[in-house]
Amino acid sequence: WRRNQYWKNLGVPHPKPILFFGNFLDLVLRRKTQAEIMRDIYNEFPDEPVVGFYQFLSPRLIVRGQDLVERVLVKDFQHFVDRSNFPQSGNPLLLNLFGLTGNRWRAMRAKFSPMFTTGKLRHMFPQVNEIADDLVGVLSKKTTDVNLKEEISNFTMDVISSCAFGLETGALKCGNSKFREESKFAFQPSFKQFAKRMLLFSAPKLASALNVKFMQARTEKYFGGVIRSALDSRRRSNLTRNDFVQQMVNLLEKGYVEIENHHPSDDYLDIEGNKRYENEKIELNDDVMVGQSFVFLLAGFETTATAISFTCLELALNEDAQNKAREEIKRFPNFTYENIRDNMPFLEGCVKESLRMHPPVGNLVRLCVKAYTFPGTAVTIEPGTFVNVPSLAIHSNPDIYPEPEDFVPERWHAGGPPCSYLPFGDGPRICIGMRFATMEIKCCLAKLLLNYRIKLHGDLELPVKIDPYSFFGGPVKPIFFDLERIPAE
Ligand code: HEM
Repeated sequence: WRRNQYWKNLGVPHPKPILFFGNFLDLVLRRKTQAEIMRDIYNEFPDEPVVGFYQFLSPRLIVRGQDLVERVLVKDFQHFVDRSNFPQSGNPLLLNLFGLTGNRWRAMRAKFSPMFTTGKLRHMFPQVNEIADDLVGVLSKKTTDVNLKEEISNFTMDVISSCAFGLETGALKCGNSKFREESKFAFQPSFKQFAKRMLLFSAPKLASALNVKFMQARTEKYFGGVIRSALDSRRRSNLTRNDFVQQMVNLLEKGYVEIENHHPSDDYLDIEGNKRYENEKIELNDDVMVGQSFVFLLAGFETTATAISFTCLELALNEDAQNKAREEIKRFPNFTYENIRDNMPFLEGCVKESLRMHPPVGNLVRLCVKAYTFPGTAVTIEPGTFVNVPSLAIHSNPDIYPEPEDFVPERWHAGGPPCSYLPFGDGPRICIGMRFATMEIKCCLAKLLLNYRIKLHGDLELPVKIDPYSFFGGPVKPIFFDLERIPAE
């Protein structure tokens, strides 16, 4: 009970918590997603720059003021470098970009960023394009009552495994490959999975003491084995490819990633005499690489499939926008990476608009690592306090996006205020795969629109209800479509 007094004692406005559940009862009862809970709290306190809440027993903050959002994500990033405090010793799988902290994260991010340069993406584009053709072919066999998300998940699985790991999983062509079956198992929205995730994110130390893992042993074993054998076979062959496996093999040959020495902007690491990151090296071994790859797989496959599926839904509901996007794509028969990236602003607007309305990750998290007073407020937080940036709430704020529930691809011609569009986060910890995902999404949609008119099959209750137990904003009920073949001109 004393924990539920935390914000009251600090004089920070907050909604009334319930014993043990804090403000998360609706999540446990599968009534609201975490992003929806954040949105509702955001709307309940329209005049407050910051609002407290309780994630079960853990007191956390929501940043409401747009200037403060920019401070947390970008301008005062050095106070908010981390996003988790999972204990990182003992399990190399946890040494991944998503969970790494401080200078260890910086060093690893610098090593992996070159995998996502324009040159690398251009090189990967033909592979993505070919797999998009496979998707069009698979869909031609069944055009009514199609669960598009299923097929698109096979597409994104083939893309990430081929581009990142040089693996042919055959998810699309074989329908139910082992790879796909294991990924379905990994992402099934069950209560057990959900409860484990909540424990990990709400009480990481307790979760670690109880040996609770983010992924089930079966998932770690299967994907760990696949990634290890991809590394092995690349090392044995003389083949050099421009993919993640190659980058990892090269790093492994060196054997470590050095962590930069003290830098003034990292002073926070030295508070309380904490010198632990100085002159340190992260020893690299296959386990560490499996951890990185695992995150690329997890972060890269379901999110992208959700994003493409929701854009299909919006285009089915907005026929004019669908026609307009198709006409724009038709103007570029030369299907190149550059054309997809630069020359289809309306298609880009459709994707951005869909990600605004249906962000697969509707809530960003940062961990305060150095005491911080929010400018313009009397609120000071101590290291160890979690801060949430409620992206779904910001995306649906009518002051930022007039008529936020409307799908308006044209609104993107004008841009928007800083840090108001956050499907990929923002600042130095922005999604590393953003441009890869955007290329993949646009390529897939362009191919679908050139070949099919996308329509909804039957009635659909709107707005679509998102499953609070799903990893990345998936709908409770599958959405079915009819695809009307467009004859080649
Ligand atoms: C539509 C698809 C995707 C969405 C919506 C998405 C969204 C996000 C978001 C919201 C974050 C947190 C950003 C922040 O805290 O500011 C993130 C981080 C991350 N994403 Fe993505 N992502 C997508 C695709 C991908 C892909 C394809 C990959 C890899 C190939 C990837 C790898 C990562 C990694 C490694 C991080 C952690 C980055 C770090 O902390 O340095 N994501 N993503």
